Amino acid sequence: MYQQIFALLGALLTAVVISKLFGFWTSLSQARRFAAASPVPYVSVYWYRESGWFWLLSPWFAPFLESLPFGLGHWVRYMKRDFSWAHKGKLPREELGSDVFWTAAADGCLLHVSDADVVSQVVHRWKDFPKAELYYHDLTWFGDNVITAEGSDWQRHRKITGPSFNERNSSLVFQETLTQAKAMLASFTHETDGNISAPGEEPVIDDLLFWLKAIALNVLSGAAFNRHIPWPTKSVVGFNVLHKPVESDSDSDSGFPAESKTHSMSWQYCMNQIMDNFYFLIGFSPWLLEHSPWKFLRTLPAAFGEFMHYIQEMIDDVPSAEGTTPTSDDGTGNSTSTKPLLRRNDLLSNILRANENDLLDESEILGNICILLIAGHETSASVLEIALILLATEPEFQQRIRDEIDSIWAAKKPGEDLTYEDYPKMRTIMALMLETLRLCPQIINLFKSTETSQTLTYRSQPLPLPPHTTIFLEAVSLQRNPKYWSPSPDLFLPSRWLKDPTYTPPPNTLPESPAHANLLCPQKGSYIPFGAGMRSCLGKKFAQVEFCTIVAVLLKGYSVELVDDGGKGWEEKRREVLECLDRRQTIIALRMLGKVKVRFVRSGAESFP
Ligand code: HEM
Repeated sequence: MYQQIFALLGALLTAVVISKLFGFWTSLSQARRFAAASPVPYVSVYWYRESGWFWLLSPWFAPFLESLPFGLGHWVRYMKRDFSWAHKGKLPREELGSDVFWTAAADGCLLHVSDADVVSQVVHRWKDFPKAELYYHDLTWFGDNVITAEGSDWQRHRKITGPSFNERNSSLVFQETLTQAKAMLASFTHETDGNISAPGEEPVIDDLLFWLKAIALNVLSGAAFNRHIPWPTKSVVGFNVLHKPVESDSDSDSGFPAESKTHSMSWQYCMNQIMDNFYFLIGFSPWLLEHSPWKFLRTLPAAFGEFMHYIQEMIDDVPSAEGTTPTSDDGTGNSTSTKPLLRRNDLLSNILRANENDLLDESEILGNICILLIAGHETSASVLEIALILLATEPEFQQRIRDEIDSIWAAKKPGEDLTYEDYPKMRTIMALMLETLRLCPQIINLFKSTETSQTLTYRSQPLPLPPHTTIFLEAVSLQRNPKYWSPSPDLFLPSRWLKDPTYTPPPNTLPESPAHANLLCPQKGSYIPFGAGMRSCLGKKFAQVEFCTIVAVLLKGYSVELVDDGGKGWEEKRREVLECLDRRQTIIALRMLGKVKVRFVRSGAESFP
């Protein structure tokens, strides 16, 4: 009897497997037939390309598949996690001889693009090529927002959020960054007793990204939410970056009213928890997380609760449309008095002011606030981390930046400080940012799609796309494409951006920072670290002002240098660091997996050659 049942189950299972395999093969063959008829080349991939499991697990099993004999696993190189970072565009260029190609899989064909003209067509026809929903869905978790919305919904979100990024806000970004960066530099160059370190004896910074995330969050808190948070420590020496859930060792308050009484975790701790563990947060129920064996997961729901509590406090603190805000509560929920408020220019106030007619509802406002934090935090911190590390490997360019900073200071009267008017003078620093983002973009793909049939033009030929095609605009391949970035597209050469006053931008190019004169204007569509076209980054200028101000403060009288604690010697250390820069993985942005130790050393006491 049991034998018969097992035989029946076995037969059923075999039938299911055969029918699945048949379905898989039929769909794959269909995709291949379509790709073969297209004017661009294709590669067959033998996995459901948009499968989340493959994305999650491929760092572990992709190396195994790749090592299969007779090139059986070669296809994996075209679809493993962060593949375009892994091959930097070389693989398709060398093997397929094309900057546009398909990967054909059982779940359809996906178009990969690293050709500037095609990128331009896609980003400018934003209604024909909306974002590929699958890749943005997770970001709707906080509520509908300007990054994830499409069509007329997106126009509504952008109408309210877009104008809040104005010149007055940029000036606020500059001021907030200046204050924060000075405190950060002080903590990088002082001992715990408050004394300045002896030249050449400055503290080693083990986890640069931690501090850069702290400054990015403080700048966002100040310029986006009017929360001026003091720098968490006077010296990085002995500061345990892992165990600071609540308190700060600063004398002043936390920037949030009575934080220690109303919050059990600090703002930075909550933010780091959410950014580091985003996929656990959205993937598992709070109950499961709270009962998990790992402490970092157990505290995640509480960190998220605290995060939302902070955000609500910030929203409640914004002046009402009448220009007044409640000052105290009589316990009945009614405010006892109101006080007039100065017009604030932080993003949140600008957004709420613009939304007087309730174009966005409360949940959409909340979604946008959260998304500004997510979009502007790690991206800004991470580009600074890479830039500072790259700069530590390039003492000559570092000297050029210091010369620029010195010349800005030379024009100042005694007692004068940097101001927002100095920002356009920071050309060399901007070149550093642009080149860092060219080589190491934080967002390596822009994901687009088609809803109906569309046609693109590639190499003067029509390229038809069926409905529901996914398109990857591949920033790494594009921004290292020799067609646009010769000479030496793979080398870090920030000086490529610095042009002399006779430079006239060629036709079909765009300036990447209009505030700075005589910078290289790349060909339209060939440089997309901030996206391009209608859906390009709203916070681009915010991030640029922040970046330039931080570098201008950090390098005034100081140099960033690599810490050679293994006694390897300069060249060997430099090579090791460049390899470390190469090892990355996308969490939300493309993150470095290792850490590089640096220190900020008084000028003249550097140990690099
Ligand atoms: C170096 C720092 C930054 C980088 C590299 C960066 C990169 C990007 C990219 C590539 C996109 C397009 C995403 C896509 O289409 O898939 C984008 C969009 C966006 N970014 Fe940024 N970003 C940075 C900083 C910021 C900051 C500081 C903010 C806000 C404070 C911000 C807010 C936004 C918003 C709101 C959008 C969506 C725009 C729309 O779809 O209309 N970003 N960013």
